[in-house]
Amino acid sequence: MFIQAITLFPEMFESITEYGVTGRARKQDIWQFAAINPRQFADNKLGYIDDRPFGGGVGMVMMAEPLFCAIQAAKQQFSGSLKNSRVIYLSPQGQSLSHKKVLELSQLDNLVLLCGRYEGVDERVLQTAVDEEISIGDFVVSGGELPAMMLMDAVLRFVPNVLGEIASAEQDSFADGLLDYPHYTRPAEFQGMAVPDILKSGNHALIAEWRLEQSLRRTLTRRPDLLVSRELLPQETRLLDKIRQESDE
Ligand SMILES: NC(=O)c1ccc(NCc2ccccc2)nc1
Repeated sequence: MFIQAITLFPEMFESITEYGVTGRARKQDIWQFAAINPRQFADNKLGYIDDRPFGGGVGMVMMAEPLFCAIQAAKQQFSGSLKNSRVIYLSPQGQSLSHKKVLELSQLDNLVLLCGRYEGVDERVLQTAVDEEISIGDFVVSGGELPAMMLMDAVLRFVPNVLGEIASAEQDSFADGLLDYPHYTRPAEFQGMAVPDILKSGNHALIAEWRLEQSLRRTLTRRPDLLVSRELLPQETRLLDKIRQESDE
């Protein structure tokens, strides 16, 4: 997968291209990255890429021309099949990013992420050169770069070989629509708190059931909304009934 970010701050992306599992995978050429700075497409000597908003109001707006040229430049770099590509604008006005959308994006050959700053970008860029607007949550941060990196990290976990066979994204909590179970490691006792005995039993069937019960219990108490739209397996229904009976007592 070839990911390009259109951004005024290319160096910010080093946190995902140089570190962690995503950094290692990029260094192994499992995925590729390039940043394009729209400032290089500003047609004035001073490199202006933002201007005051028509209609007045606070702040500045990113101008259409430099961004449009940057997106065109990104498209010329596409590898693989041009069809299998998407230009995405990160903004609070976008469609909320979901696990389903992450999976869909992980199948693409090329991804271009437009990162806005200031009050946003000229609407005509969105109308002519952007395929989708995506939000990573109902809050505003000072630029689209961090949301872009959040999206990249979530997507890259589903690109084959990024995580390697040990830890697979399919086992992530949201992969099966439930919250994750609690995790423990050595020492067996910490500040007087022991590790649940079941986890030291070596009985993998019971451990799996305990973990599923913990995931269901957490999901029921912290995010019951996730259970509304999720199909339950017979074992899950049985465990949920057991959990509900406990809380009714
Ligand atoms: N919730 C998000 O995904 C998100 C995306 C970008 C962003 N800040 C940049 C920006 C601000 C206003 C208009 C357009 C872009 N903040 C939050």
